[in-house]
Amino acid sequence: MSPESDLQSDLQSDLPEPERETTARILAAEPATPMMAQYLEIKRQHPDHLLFYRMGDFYELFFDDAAKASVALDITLTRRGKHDGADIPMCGVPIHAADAYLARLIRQGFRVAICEQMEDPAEAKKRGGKQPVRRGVVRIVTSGTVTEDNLLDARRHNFLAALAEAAGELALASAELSTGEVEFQPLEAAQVGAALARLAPGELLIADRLLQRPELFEVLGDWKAVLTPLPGARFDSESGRRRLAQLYGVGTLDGFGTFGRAEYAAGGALVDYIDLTQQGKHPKLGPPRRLSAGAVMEIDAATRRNLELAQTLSGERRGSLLATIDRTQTGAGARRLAAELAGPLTDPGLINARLDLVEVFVRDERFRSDLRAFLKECPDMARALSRLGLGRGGPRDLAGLRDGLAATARIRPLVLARPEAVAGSLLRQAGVDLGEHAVLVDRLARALAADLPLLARDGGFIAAGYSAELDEWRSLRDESRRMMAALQARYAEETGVASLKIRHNNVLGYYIEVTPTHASKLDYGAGGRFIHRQTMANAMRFTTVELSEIETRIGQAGDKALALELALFDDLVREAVERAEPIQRAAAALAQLDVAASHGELAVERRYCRPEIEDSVAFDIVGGRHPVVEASLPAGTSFVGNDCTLEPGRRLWLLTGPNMAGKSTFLRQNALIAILAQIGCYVPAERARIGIVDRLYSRVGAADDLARGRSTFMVEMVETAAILNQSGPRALVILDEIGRGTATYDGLSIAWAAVEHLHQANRCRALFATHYHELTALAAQLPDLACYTMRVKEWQGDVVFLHEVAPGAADRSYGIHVAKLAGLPKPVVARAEEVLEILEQGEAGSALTRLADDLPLFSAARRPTSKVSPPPPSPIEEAVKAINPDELTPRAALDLVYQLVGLARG
Ligand SMILES: Nc1ncnc2c1ncn2[C@@H]1O[C@H](COP(=O)(O)OP(=O)(O)OP(=O)(O)O)[C@@H](O)[C@H]1O
Repeated sequence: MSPESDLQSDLQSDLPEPERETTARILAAEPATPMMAQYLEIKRQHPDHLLFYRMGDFYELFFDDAAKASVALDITLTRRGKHDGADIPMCGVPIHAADAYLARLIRQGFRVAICEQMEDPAEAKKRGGKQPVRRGVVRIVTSGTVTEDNLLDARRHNFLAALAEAAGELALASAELSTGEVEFQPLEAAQVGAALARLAPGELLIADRLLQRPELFEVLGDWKAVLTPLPGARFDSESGRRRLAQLYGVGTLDGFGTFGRAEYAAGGALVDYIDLTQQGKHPKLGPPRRLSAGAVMEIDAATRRNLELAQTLSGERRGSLLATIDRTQTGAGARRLAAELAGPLTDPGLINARLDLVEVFVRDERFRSDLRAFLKECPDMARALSRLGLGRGGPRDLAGLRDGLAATARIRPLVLARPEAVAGSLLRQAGVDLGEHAVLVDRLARALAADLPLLARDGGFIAAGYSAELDEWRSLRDESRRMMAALQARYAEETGVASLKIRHNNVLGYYIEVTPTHASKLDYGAGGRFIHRQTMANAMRFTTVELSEIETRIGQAGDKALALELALFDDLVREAVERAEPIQRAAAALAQLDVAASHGELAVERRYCRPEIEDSVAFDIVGGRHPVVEASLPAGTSFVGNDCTLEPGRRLWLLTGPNMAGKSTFLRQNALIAILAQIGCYVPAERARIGIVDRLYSRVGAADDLARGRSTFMVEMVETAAILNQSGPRALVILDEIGRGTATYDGLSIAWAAVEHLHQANRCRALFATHYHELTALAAQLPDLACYTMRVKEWQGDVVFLHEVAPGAADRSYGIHVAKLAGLPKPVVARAEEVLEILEQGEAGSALTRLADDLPLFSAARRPTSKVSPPPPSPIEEAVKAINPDELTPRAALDLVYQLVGLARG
């Protein structure tokens, strides 16, 4: 099976092909009850989704949906009635806990259709017969379209993306429902990987057809868990264009920019899917922003992994660059920082504008801390607004806007009063964008009560004094309650039953209760005042005409109050949603200020410097440090800063040095400094001058990639090929021990050729760390190659790593020394030293033969059977053997001593 068809079939097993068959069979059978008929009709329209079918206080799932959900959620699978002669499998989740179950299903890649009761059961009864309550799907929950706080990570974006092809072009469209941001990006096939890695979408819509494209197979394999394949018809560029024009209420989209057909196709599919899943309700989507080719630094998925940008190699956020630099105070700020880190800019003007903003916060500690204190109190307005826009918000979301906009009003004058807030600055723009929301804030402040329920339908969230009519209904309701209390006192007195109580339950409503012994004191015979309702073992229950009248008044007043509250809620929501754009702008400005203040805080705390950004190929770092390694060094140890200047004559650095000396750290820190600089953040260095990097590559030789099931050396070579094929003069390439995953000479030859190619063909800035000291010979031939080494000191037989980078080449690797530090058994270390000495002395071939002949572990066993003749006796031995002591005169003996000494001295 070809890899492509593998992916196809994998994905299709996600698609409910077999399920469709079962569903078809179930659907074809005659339903036993009207309710089942209704269920099957709705399920027919949602074969690809788990159907959450609302029944009272539960969402019920049936048939295959039930079987799958019960396994996925670890809940009991039961039965309910029969269909086509067989039991109907069923499971259910209670409404109040539905979000938690939904979250688990979404995380496991399911898509769930929520089917609600669309009328009161009483209305269904009125229609007569056995009519079930009217139901309909109100929403389809998928990983890319969730908006609930408890289904989302507050500090991470959740992008819905669509990849489309039209007229031979590719494009990626993405939307973040919570902020309404929409982005289009035209792409080449080779850029798809980097573009997806930047967005890391929660869900990726893709036309069936694109799954067959061999050049996309590899990249799409990485995103398999979030792929939603759709029929090609949904990606039609012409209907996409129409859909988008309709969405934005314009005749043509030209006012937003010039888009290609692939962008229309991707954008159209996105809007279509939002329509489908939200069942026509739309969050407020902003106009599409076009990310033109080259607007962000291209960083492919392997480089992101390798540099541990957003997560470490083990998949955790802690220990990543993002976690190390994040000092934001709000969820929106954290999301923006993550998005900015994922896509460093390439326009020096934009980068410098961001740096100017950060500098304001670096210089003025008071401003920074004041602003951060305000931000800390800011609720997540963007997400609250999107829920309100989708009809899913509650009173607390309105309160979120009230508090967020109130904080905005406090921050705005601080920002606009700054001398740095000059025209054209981001600071000024942020101040303007924070906007003026006094009317809405005032209205919300007056309207909302102090304690708010989660759901509007619970009522009680409108403050007293806001609506005279509501106050009236409420006082009537409360008054009636007081009347009820008075009635109880009166009845107790009149009947002489002091223990008489007026109580309430859902079945009887209000009733009068006395113990059976006191019942005779109540006049409940024919025509009597008290009307008997119920006899219990230890109580008798009654009602009266008066009681029923007051009850009706309480009920009516309560219903009226709630209905009025809901109408007022709708009004408030409408007012807020009408102001969606200015609120989104304010939320975005707050997020931007949060990010800049976070960078400011970081710069001061960790002594970072402002980088100089230029439109050149300069790379000049003085005293650079690794932000993550530095932050994790134990107290008392300081990080040794190192310079790195890549320029004509030394554009490509060949770095040799012992293991553990800090080569990898040095390589990576320079890549990270470039990234930080281009997101507009200060950098860990004394000075940094950086010419824009348009592509960044970082590779480590023979990194294990078992998850993707490829041989380590194969991975290394695929990745090296990408670098050598794609890097241009503005790229920055970091190669760490490329070639080490194969036989020594093969590896050395590949590394050798790769260095030559980088130098001659790619002509990019590059750092190349290697243990192949032979490569340093290249410096004589390649004018822009310079050799550097990590300095070490030998002291009393030990090696001390200085972590300093210096010109020159390492003479040895000190690998055995590291092995010793790591605790290798002493005899092994001693033997390794011996072997190394022999290897270093002789020509490799003959040295190896000698070594094999002299394997100490086996030598004892081998000696007796050895056919090799013993070495010939030395001249001294021969001379000694020839002596006959009895014949020697004293004079001859003395002569002999002189002769032997002469022999021994050679
Ligand atoms: N500049 C530095 N200042 C202080 N400590 C450093 C510095 N560079 C590296 N280190 C420390 O040395 C350790 C080893 O560094 P690194 O992994 O970069 O070595 P290496 O030369 O790449 O080793 P190998 O060749 O075995 O991969 C780091 O984990 C860090 O603790």
